[in-house]
Amino acid sequence: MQRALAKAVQRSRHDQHCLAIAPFFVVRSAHTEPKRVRLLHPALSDAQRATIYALSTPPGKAGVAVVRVSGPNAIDVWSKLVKTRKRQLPEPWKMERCQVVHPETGEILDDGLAVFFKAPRSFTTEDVVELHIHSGRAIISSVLAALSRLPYCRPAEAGEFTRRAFHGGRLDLTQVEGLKDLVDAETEGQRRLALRAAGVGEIYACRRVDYESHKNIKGATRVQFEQLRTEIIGCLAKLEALIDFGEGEDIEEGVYEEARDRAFKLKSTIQSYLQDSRRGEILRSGVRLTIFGAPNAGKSSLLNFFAQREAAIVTPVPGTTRDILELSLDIGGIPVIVSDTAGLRKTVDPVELIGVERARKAIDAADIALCVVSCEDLDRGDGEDCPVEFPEAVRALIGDDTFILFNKSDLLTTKRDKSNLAGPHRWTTSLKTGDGTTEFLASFAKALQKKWELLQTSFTLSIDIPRNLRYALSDNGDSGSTPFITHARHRVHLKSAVQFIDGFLATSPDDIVLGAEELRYAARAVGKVSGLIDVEDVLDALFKDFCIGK
Ligand SMILES: Nc1nc2c(ncn2[C@@H]2O[C@H](COP(=O)(O)OP(=O)(O)OP(=O)(O)O)[C@@H](O)[C@H]2O)c(=O)[nH]1
Repeated sequence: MQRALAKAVQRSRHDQHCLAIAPFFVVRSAHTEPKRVRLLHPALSDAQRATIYALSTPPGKAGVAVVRVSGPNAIDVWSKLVKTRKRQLPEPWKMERCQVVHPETGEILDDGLAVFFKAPRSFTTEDVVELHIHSGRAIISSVLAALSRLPYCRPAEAGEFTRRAFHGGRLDLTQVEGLKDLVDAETEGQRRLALRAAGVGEIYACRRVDYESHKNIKGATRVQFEQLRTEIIGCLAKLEALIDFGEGEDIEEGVYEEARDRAFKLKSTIQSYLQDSRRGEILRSGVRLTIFGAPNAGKSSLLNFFAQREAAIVTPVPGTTRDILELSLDIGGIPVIVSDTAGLRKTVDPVELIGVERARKAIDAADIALCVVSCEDLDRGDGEDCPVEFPEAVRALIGDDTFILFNKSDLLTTKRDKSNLAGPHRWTTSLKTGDGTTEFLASFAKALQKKWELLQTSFTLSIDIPRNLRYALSDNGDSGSTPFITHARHRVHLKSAVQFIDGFLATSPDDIVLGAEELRYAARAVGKVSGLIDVEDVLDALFKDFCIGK
């Protein structure tokens, strides 16, 4: 048994090792001959790979601009463009005072600093040259124009440096996402979350840290998912041992049951990760606020009020908003994605029907649903104590946690005065006259802040995290107080991992080969989060959001 298990573990480790260090390796099958499945990221030879360059800092007047060059000819770029007092060739990883010159005319373009990162200890894992020059439009264009004169150089595409870092195995997908989130971070919480995913010191670690010890600084998210995958592969190893040596060999009892037991625990762990109320995604991208209500209630007016500009069309015609309009705003210092939706009403108009359907979905997906009710549409009971009757179209969608804004208070008549409408998370305004808007904004922002702080501080994962996964969460000193899932993509893959583990749990012990296959798919699903396998489809979508020079 020991021998069988050791061999199976070795094989599984081999699978894992291949997948972990080089995305282009082969996934071995447990019960067939090892075969090359496909090359996921065919490696390019130096001759095929161009040397790319780009301005890596924002264009315009500033103290310093950084032009980055990466590729097999970076060293040649140095010898053609960089003139130092000491020597022709650079000392790697050392900043040197230099003149940047035109490769053909020798004209001095600027005076600055340059540094050479020798492959593979660079961000892209290729030879990299960084030119730190003065930031001015003319200087930058002259240096970029000089680089364009070199036949092996071409301008980089958006995110191409990071793409090369990914292909070179420097970063996995969770780290690429983390890096993008880090650049986009607007709040302290977002910055911390992104830094954790990207890996502390990841971006420039290559300057100081040995390439081999790179694993010490890899992103915490990556570590978490790798650990999860290792756990699944551990189960798989047990099944493989049974497949290969079960018959005719003296294999101890209970191996299958043990694998089932571990798979069951893993399933509950992943499920508990999934039941996180999207906190990681909310922290990363902001609170999703959906404004809904009957037509003409003042929803678009509210969106414009939040945005402080005419972002949405406002007219007296009911049904003006037909589709969802989404804006990213800062409300009281909190990042919020606000959606204005089509007015809810019974309709036969096919376009309006689609709008209403989308509005319902946006309400379901919202972290906060804010219903705008026109005071005109309220039932006009005469008694002071008359309960508020919401318009029929929205009644079913108002829950205990729905925020309500009674708008058009200027049209309020007699008995049903503002105090009659007051309550927690209920406000009364006239977006037309401005009456009540200051109080509403202050109180609404407070409610938002409360929700946000709750997210930031209450992220102690009360779920049962296995001990070996816990260490991964504590390496930044935040001992498990940070979300596990930060992108919707992670959620999709984890959900399918649960389905595959379920598939394994549903197979009978006689169908062990089938069960192993299910577990292998589960491991692959988790592997997709880090981008170790089958990720071509997500790459383009991800890298196109990067800026040129990153
Ligand atoms: N009297 C009054 N009119 C308002 C107020 N707020 C908005 N309105 C008017 O009500 C009309 C409808 O406003 P919108 O903001 O377009 O309402 P909506 O809920 O987005 O409407 P739909 O697009 O039909 O769903 C416009 O003519 C606004 O000027 C208010 O507080 N008082």
